[in-house]
Amino acid sequence: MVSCFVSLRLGWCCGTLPRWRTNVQHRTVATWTSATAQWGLQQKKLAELYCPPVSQPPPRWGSSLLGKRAFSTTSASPQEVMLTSERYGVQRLPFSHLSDGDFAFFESLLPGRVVTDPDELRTFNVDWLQSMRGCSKMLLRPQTAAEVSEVLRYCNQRNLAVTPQGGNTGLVGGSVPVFDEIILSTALMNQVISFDKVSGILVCQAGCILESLNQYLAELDFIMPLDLGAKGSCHIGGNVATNAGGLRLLRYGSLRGTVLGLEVVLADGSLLNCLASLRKDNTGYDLKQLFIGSEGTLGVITAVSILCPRKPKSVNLAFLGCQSFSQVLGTFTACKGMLGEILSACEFMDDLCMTLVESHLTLSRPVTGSPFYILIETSGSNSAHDEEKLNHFLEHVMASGLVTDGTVATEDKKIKALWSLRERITEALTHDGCVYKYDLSLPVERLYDLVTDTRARLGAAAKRVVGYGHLGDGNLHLNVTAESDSRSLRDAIEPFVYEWTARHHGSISAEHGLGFRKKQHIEYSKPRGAVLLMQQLKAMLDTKGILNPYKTLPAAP
Ligand SMILES: O=C(O)CC[C@@H](O)C(=O)O
Ligand SMILES: [Zn+2]
Repeated sequence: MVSCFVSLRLGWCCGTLPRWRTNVQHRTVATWTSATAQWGLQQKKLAELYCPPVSQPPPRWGSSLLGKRAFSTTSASPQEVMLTSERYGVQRLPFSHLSDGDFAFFESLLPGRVVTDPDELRTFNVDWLQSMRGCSKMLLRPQTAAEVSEVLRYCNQRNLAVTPQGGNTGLVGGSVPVFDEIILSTALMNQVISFDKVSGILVCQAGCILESLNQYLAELDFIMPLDLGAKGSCHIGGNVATNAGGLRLLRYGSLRGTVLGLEVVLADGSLLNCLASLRKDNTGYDLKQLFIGSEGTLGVITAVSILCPRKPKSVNLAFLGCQSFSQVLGTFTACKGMLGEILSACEFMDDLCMTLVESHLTLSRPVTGSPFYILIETSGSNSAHDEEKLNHFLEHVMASGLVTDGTVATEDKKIKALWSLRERITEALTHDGCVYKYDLSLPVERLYDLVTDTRARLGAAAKRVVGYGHLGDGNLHLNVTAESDSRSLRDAIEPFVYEWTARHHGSISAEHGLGFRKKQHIEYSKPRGAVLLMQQLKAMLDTKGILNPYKTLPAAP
């Protein structure tokens, strides 16, 4: 068995797994690590968690350079991005316009925390993809739920629209205003309220940055149950509001399970305290679920109670090459069966994705020559046991021809370097031109057919059609790039992709939400009756419709 897999030319090994060391491909660790500095980290110390800078840095979905402007990833500067209202021909709803009296009120409520300078407002008005731009004239930076409550009570009385904003890393235009909505930033609500080492329950304010929380927990031997590429900028409140999925969902489940409680301010300013820290609570309706994934349209999340797992003692990450998507599926099936309880992530990406990270970000992949790559992570408490299991699995997939090449990392630095090949695809895509993004849930065995069909349909009209995603969750990220935005290309992609997805009983938004971009397409994934009920709930909780208008749901009939 072992000799068989050596002859199959194993890639280099980053770690200590014995058999995989018998590789023939010697790649120096220096070359590898220098090209793959981890991105998205703000490297914030806990001190900064409590004392953040006054002006929020631009959101990052992939910059490894501290201080680098996110907006340098494409050629447009924030002021050049076309106004959303013009691009999509949206009519402003009859909300009030800000008056001098409003400015005076907010200045007295939040002294020094009201931003009205047009230059400072620019980055908050534009989404991370730089394809949507609002024209808000005011950004508010409350520090407490009581302040959020005062803000919303006033806005509701005055009929002023509000867009809640966390790290502004969303990909569907949900966190930026469409017109002149007041931006309500959670950036200064960044306190850890409590952490219970026995239960693993963390209670924190909504503006805590995901990466900072993870660093805080790591010192206590715990981790966040959620991890995603935007971790260096995204806020936990935004993660919950969008029901973000990410890389650890396979192991720890969705936020609908790990979030135990929420504190939410409703549109009229009333404070809903459902910040329970209980694993079990069967008293009445589970109201927190209404706000998870509601994208700030039903209330503003101000604090989160979340169950955090122990930090695994042993982590291994395998990067494997497969010759076909059916081999990818075979490898996935094998890893679920053979790695069982230690399997913590299973991601796939096609060759084009790797070409993009190599050419645009100068990262290098450890193995080449395969049309598909899989990342399989194990996390456990006993390295000898985990390595033995992983070795058996690797022997099996190599011997059966499911995998033709691979490498394994066991050291933290090398694991991060390998992960960045996957995490930075989003960033690499923005360097490739105009990007059309689709985030689909599909039966896993049909996942890549959509990429193949889209590629065939678009032909030379697209620059690249790439597929990658959370294989273990049946979640495909289909991305199409083109030299420039074109109506005819968009029309060729939509509704084709949505119809294809609906035909296969999938979802047109697996984890990114609907925001502004996808809200008109909700009926591909939800029956009309369900959409109607959602609209009724929205009307009941936000009678004047001031919370994140123009998002998530199509206008009520
Ligand atoms: O950019 C995308 O399409 C996906 C972003 C994110 O959900 C990921 O999994 O990397
Ligand atoms: Zn994703």
